[in-house]
Amino acid sequence: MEHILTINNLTKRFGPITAVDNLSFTIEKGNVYGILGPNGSGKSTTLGIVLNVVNRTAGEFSWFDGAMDTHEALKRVGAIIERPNFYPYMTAVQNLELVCKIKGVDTDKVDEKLEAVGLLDRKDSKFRTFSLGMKQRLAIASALLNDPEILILDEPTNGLDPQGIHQIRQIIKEIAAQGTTILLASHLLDEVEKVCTHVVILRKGASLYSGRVDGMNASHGFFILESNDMEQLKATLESLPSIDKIKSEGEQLVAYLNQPMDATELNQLMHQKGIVLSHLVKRKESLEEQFLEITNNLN
Ligand SMILES: Nc1ncnc2c1ncn2[C@@H]1O[C@H](COP(=O)(O)OP(=O)(O)OP(=O)(O)O)[C@@H](O)[C@H]1O
Repeated sequence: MEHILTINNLTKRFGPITAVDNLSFTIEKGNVYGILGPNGSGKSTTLGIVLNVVNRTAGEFSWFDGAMDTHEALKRVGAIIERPNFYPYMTAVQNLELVCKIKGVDTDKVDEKLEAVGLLDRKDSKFRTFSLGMKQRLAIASALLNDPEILILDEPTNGLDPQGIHQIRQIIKEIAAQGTTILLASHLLDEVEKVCTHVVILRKGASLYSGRVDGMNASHGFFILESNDMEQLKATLESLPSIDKIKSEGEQLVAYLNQPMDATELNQLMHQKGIVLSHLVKRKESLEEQFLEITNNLN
């Protein structure tokens, strides 16, 4: 497996604030990675470090299995980490041609990249006439001009209307489908769920979950239970190896599973132990509930 980026025990402190806290993860070729976390959780700082615009306090990162130094490696990376400065009175094509000159790449890819972001028919329009969504799409085209192996985007849909958001997400998926690895930072679970294959969830700079997006949803669910004898019910649940943890919620108990079990099976088991259930419901957390659970747990 080819590693595009490996981060080991990365830490960044700004005075008393630990923005990135002993963070480790690996980016493999061909996947779409999301760094997901609330505002201030260290997403932008992490991207800044690997793009050499923020100095790290401790830890390491290496691009392309350490095959080249960071300066060389970054020539194979396309990144948008802040709103790019295009010239308002120049057209889309003129702006991208200028970027080519600055980056030292051929201008023959300009039309192809405008096409990739759906702006070819607006190539001769001045930048100042573009909507926010079009400006963001032009930024993506600009980041693609050097045919990067990985495209890095910080909050790519921030401030856009629903249609603009949809267009950007579609474009990201199309770029990924052509084999470009993607790393994006987002505070939107929904965005990561829709666009990414892998996720690193950050809270206060530390990773709470790192793995496949569908792996986040691997929970086996939970039961909501009530009985005339809640003490006995609790004790019995505690003795079951398939129950992970139990919470009291008002009059009811919530029992989380660590392996598959359906409500009939649990009902039979309880019946055998002489417990009569007056309420039994099985539920599975939505991804959103699981995300909130993961990010709130360490409060
Ligand atoms: N230059 C800086 N000086 C001091 N503190 C900083 C600096 N840059 C970031 N921080 C702090 O580091 C923490 C992480 O910030 P960062 O911008 O990386 O988070 P984020 O997850 O990208 O959030 P947001 O989406 O709001 O940008 C925050 O507490 C922030 O205030």
